Amino acid sequence: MTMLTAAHNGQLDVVTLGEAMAMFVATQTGDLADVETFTKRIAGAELNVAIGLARLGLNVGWVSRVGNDTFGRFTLQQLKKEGINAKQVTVDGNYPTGFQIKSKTTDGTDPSVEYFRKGSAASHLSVDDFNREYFGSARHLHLSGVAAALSGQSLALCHHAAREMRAMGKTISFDPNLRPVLWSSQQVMIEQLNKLALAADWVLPGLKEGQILTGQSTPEGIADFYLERGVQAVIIKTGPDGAWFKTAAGDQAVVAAIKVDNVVDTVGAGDGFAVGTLSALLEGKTLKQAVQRGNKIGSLAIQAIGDSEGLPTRAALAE
Ligand SMILES: O=C(O)C(=O)C[C@H](O)[C@H](O)CO
Repeated sequence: MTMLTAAHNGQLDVVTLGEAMAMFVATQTGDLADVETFTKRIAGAELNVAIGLARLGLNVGWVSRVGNDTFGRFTLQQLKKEGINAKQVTVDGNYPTGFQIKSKTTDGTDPSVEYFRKGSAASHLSVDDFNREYFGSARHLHLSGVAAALSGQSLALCHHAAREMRAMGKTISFDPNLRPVLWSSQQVMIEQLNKLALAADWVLPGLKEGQILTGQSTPEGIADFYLERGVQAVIIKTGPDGAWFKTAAGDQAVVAAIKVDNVVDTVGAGDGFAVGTLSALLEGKTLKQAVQRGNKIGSLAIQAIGDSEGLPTRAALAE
């Protein structure tokens, strides 16, 4: 089994980059305009993955910019609490930390989310935030389509990081995490995200995302689109059914989901899935075992209101 960096000796297991937002989750159902009370949490797809991996004991670096404001301080506190390496998080004096508000649902449907993130500190991430020594100290780079969607310069950082990490022989995972409202057009989103996906070893789209990105309708068609262009494994999340994967060697399997009776909030399921799958792959587990862990952590993520609070510690996962 490949050992993870338990000793935190300056080496990272995983590095990722993205935006943190303060998140206000409605405590009542209905139109957000009518809601009077909210619970404060932290959000951000790549940060959720960083939190989940850190809880499992991996040494994780998260690269970002936050504003010199309350939400920026909140983010830094969360990073400290979770034991995430924040050496490459810059406090930007010019731009604010973003935030979002999220509705409450009780029927298992997706809540609605409203962003206040335009022009945020994190949207000013750029190639200048790529510290070669820092990134190079990690074994693995995890990217998602959210950081890519923040701005042209954040997108350039994602491409640069992928190119450089690949040249350094590191493994790369990519979760498309489509956020159409953040892109100038669907065509640009598809082009750019496919370019990032093709720089990765492991690609983890949801079924609908894969259909949009590849124009293929079936999981196999989506997987083949990426595998024929050099990706090593494509793992497709099929919602309540679980996931399906195919590798470049042609291995494929369906991995059934874990049934959840009490869905509290569906947001964060994909990040939980990425945490399980990536942590297991980096420990040297088989892809099937990794996807089983992905399903398990995805199912835990949807049983809490926050996007990361359902993510388990190593001990909780073992239970
Ligand atoms: O929605 C976004 O853009 C976020 O990054 C916030 C959330 O935490 C994310 O949706 C969960 O994947």
